[in-house]
Amino acid sequence: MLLVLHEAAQSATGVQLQNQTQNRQQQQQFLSVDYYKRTCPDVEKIVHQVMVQKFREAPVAAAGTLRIFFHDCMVQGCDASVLVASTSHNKAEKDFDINLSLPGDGFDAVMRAKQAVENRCPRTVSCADILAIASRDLIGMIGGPFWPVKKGRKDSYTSHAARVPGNLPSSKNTVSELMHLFSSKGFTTEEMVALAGAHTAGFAHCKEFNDRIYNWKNTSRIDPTMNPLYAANLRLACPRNVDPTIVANLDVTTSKKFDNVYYQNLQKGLGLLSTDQALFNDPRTKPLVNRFAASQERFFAAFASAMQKLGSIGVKSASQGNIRINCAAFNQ
Ligand code: HEM
Ligand SMILES: [Ca+2]
Ligand SMILES: [Ca+2]
Repeated sequence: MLLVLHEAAQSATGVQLQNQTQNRQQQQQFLSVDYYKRTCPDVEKIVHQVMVQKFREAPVAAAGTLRIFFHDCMVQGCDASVLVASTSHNKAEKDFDINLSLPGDGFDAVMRAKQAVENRCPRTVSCADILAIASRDLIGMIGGPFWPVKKGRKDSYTSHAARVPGNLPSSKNTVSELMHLFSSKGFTTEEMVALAGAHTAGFAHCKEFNDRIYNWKNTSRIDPTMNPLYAANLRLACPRNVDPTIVANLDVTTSKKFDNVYYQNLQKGLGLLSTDQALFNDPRTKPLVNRFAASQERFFAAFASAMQKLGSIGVKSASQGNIRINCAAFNQ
């Protein structure tokens, strides 16, 4: 009787959150920083070398790879499901609408690192782990913080475009929707705001923010939370009916540098996506934006810790996944 009462007293979300915390703790148990100590001791060095080379050729790979990692972990966990190519029998995650803009340079960075690792330690290191290391290294190259990457993730046996919807944020979301999504993955509001700081680098296609500069709330006005001069410049960069490949920097001030300027921009109405700007305009997230805008140190600490949490979502054990030889295809 007591037990029944106790259970009834717990809200459904409370129970869910508790289960998620337990799952994550279990998942983290088999991840460790020195997972490949005996089987591939140089894995981090090998991946790093490839990233140095890739970054030299294509610095845009830094932001691109981070976004791929985020999109991997949010859908079915950090299991390299996002790297799988579609076949005639299966439409993979990569070909779901929101993932079509994931950049080729990010995928190429991971594929090249995987090749280099396979040459030294065949069939040993998962694509999911390589993606986690690559993202961390590239962020470092554009000035971001360092964090230790725990390893031991297995690669997924599945990747379905139909599993993507509902698991990734969209530039059309409200702050409440974002908070709901991120908390469903185990993140606090502070962690969500810290992760959104990833938009300190990289770019977005015009269609992601065009309604803010041409058609705010279906009027012909400009989003009033946007700095008017910034809006005017964005109109020049993104004319109506523009070539769909045109992009604008997510951080209008320092798009090539991983820093806290993203948050300082939000304070001035210089957020590109409506979701970025909304973090400053919503009273639940505004104090966090102000905190990170005031201290890059606090932003870096929060970002590094949230990235480690991101890297532990839905991690698969040996019975739930394997080591893919080619990250883009399941083993035969
Ligand atoms: C808070 C909710 C978020 C929303 C609504 C969102 C949405 C978007 C959108 C629409 C783009 C532009 C894509 C394009 O047009 O090509 C983008 C780019 C990007 N996002 Fe997010 N994102 C969010 C959170 C995150 C998080 C948590 C991370 C990583 C930790 C992240 C990393 C990136 C990066 C690095 C880019 C630039 C990619 C590039 O330059 O190739 N985003 N995001
Ligand atoms: Ca995944
Ligand atoms: Ca920046």
